[in-house]
Amino acid sequence: MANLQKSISSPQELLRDKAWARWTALVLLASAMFFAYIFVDVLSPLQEYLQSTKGWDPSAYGRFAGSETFLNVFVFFLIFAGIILDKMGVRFTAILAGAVMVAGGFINYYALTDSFMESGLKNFMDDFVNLPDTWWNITPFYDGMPASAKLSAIGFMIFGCGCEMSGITVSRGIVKWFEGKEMALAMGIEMAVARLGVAVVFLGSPAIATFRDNISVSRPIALSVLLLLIGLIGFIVYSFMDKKLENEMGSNGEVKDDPFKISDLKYIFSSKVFWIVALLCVLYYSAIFPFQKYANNMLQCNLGISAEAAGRVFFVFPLGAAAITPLLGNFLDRKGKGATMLIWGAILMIICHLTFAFVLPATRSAVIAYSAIVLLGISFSLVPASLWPSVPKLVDNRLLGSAYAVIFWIQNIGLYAFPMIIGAVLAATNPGVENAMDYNYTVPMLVFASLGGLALILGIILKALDAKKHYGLELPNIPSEKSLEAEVESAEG
Ligand SMILES: NCCCC[C@H](NC(=O)[C@@H](N)CC(=O)O)C(=O)O
Repeated sequence: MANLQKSISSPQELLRDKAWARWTALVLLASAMFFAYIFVDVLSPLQEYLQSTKGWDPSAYGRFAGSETFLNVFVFFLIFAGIILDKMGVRFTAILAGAVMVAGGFINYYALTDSFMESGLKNFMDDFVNLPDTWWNITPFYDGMPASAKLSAIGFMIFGCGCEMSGITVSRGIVKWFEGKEMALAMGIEMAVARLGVAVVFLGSPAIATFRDNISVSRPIALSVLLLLIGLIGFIVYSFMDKKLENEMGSNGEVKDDPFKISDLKYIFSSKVFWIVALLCVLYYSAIFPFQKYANNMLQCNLGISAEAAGRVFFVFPLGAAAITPLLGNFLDRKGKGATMLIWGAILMIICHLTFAFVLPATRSAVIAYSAIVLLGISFSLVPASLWPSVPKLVDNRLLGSAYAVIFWIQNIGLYAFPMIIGAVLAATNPGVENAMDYNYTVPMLVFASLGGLALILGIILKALDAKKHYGLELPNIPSEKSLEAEVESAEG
């Protein structure tokens, strides 16, 4: 079977045809994403300590948290990142992205140190961008925001550029090494490893911050900057493998594509199926990542439990998704059914958010909460495991970096807007509520469920379009022995 595949795809064995080589490439790429996702959430469980030691109120914390996507969305950094990726290739972009993450991470770390508090830069930051804290101020800064939060936001927005650039580069890199092989499994493993990073942080970050009862928010972030540095070294090591593969591909006559031109972006923007996938992505992810920011408090309010206890309930979400995503990736590689998986992912998400909206407040049952979280974890495996490996079936390889970047950019708009929209809806539907344990989350959860409803409609349209235009979304990534034999027979005439 392996020989048959080789005889069709390439006359000479390439580095990526060796299992050890392509899985080593994946380890290097996935480790960098693991460290990146650790950094993304390293401060998320420390909101209380940021308030008590650095004076960050919920407003300052919210602005800091939103800053990650700011440059990507409003300065179009992600679009430039896609163009850089298609023009300069995976290894250059990976190293650049890794270096940008380290630089942003270091600034974020410095902002939380005592040396910054005693520096002249702190005074400068106090005078820097002092717009009022109102709805029309979409910057991550406002008048009276602590200087440490302002500089942290600058660091986090720079980190966010590197992180999203890494995200698209890693996807492109996986396609390069795994196309025609275990591509969805590899993407599933990469995402599972990233989810583990989130799970690790929710347990590890508070433990490190309170080590020996000496509270320090800069301690966990220092450690995670160190991890980002290891991720950058991983990207550098990867680049040697990438170079070797590319040399082989060149000498083998495998890469004969026309070089990428910026004007080619019109092929992406004019593709109906691309827009369906991009909109499905923004709708689905807007009901997941922004939900993550409110999930703990929603569980507290509905179950009457502490933040720590709610965290332990929610912890099963990234963990479950990490366990299931590679299995579903493997299923997609061998059996296909990508569009169907997207539809089921949206259906499960609607059921879960409706449960949080109506059933949980009525029953206050921990069993129901756990069941819904587990179901949401399955949904969060079905959609990512099928969405990202489907993109190469819809877009020319040469445009793939830009295509991933445009999808990420559209997705980032949702990730920027929905935490704010949900916050506003929560405030509007709970007038006069002062205790953070007393919020009614029914309407915000209905907003998330509606996003799932729209994603479901797009999933159905996508499946119908696939049946009509034969994009292959329902087909496996690894060709079956039968189809290879048929191909050989037809090639032999
Ligand atoms: N190689 C990564 C594929 C995408 C994984 C996906 N991440 C995103 O969509 C990010 N843009 C999200 C973010 O901004 O944090 C995921 O499922 O995690």
